[in-house]
Amino acid sequence: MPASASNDASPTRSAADTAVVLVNLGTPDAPNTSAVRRFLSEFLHDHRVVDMSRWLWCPLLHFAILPLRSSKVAHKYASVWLPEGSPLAVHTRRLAEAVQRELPQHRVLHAMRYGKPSWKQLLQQLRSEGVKRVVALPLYPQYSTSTTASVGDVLEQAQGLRTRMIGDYHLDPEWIAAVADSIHRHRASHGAGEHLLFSFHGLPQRFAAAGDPYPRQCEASARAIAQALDLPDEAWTLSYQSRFGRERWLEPATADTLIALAARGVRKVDVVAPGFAVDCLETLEEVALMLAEDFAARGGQLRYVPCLNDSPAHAAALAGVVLRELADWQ
Ligand SMILES: C=CC1=C(C)c2cc3[nH]c(cc4nc(cc5[nH]c(cc1n2)c(C)c5CCC(=O)O)C(CCC(=O)O)=C4C)c(C)c3C=C
Ligand SMILES: [Fe+2]
Ligand SMILES: [Fe+2]
Repeated sequence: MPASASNDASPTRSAADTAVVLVNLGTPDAPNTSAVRRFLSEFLHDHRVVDMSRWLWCPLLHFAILPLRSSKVAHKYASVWLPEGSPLAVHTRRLAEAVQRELPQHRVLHAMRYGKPSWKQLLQQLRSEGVKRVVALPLYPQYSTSTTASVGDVLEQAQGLRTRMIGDYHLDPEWIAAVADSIHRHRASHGAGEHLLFSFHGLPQRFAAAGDPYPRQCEASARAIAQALDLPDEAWTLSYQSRFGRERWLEPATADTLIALAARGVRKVDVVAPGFAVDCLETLEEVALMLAEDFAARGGQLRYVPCLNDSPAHAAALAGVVLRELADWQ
């Protein structure tokens, strides 16, 4: 199936020579072992994600990680799978449709860096359709070499297209306001927790030491959102989740932070994940199911604040980010 066949956002083509593409990480096609293995294999072969020598990494990946991890992770996907598919795929498609409604003068599509609809194939297809310019918006509010730069690698290889990539939007005022407002509304309907935890996807510490701006941007996003909510410093904490492998990742870990909060007697914690544009395995299974269960076992209540997903405020914020990039490009 060509990549764009999965793109339902119906474009108004008055600016047919320009395409706007929201690019997310990717996700398996099905919650079963073979589909998860295919996805993990493509993802974990990317040098941007795992930068070890291939002589060391490939045997480890093929003979240990893929055989052992795929079925375990397939069960996790099954626990959050939606009737229409993987949450990340469903929410990304709907978000692209919502941004298309905000930008009727442009053609808005979505693609995945790994899996389908393929980012690489979409670029080839756009060129064959006569598109001249592509603006890529990686759906990572904070820049990281492990995620954003990998989207850029594919874009740089695209021949015969003029391209731009929006590197990050971690302090975009409309995006900050949208996240703050979603927390505010969640607290208004569920009652405010005693503490707000900002949980971001983690990264090996080595990446940060080599200059990856990701942790600084996570800190800046969390601080700006807390400020928008008028929260004093002691009312919120930033932590990192989804550790993979044995090396040291960014700290504190979300799981350890929740244990420490429970030990301090905090009973109601709101958790928000502003590093994820849309809900996915890492937010729905790891945070809203598993960490919530662990926290409940310690006598507490974890209330997960959903990602912005395809909310109108999210679509408007992202459309604004794209329009500013296009205005700069005339
Ligand atoms: C070395 C491994 C990994 C790095 C580095 C990494 C960085 C990173 N990832 C995201 C966002 C997402 N990651 C997701 C899943 C996921 N991530 C890793 C590993 C690394 N991530 C794995 C192995 C997986 C698959 C699940 C698993 O096996 O545990 C997802 C969700 C995908 C989905 O289908 O729902 C997202 C989103 C960021 C933002 C990031 C660096 C900052
Ligand atoms: Fe390999
Ligand atoms: Fe990840």
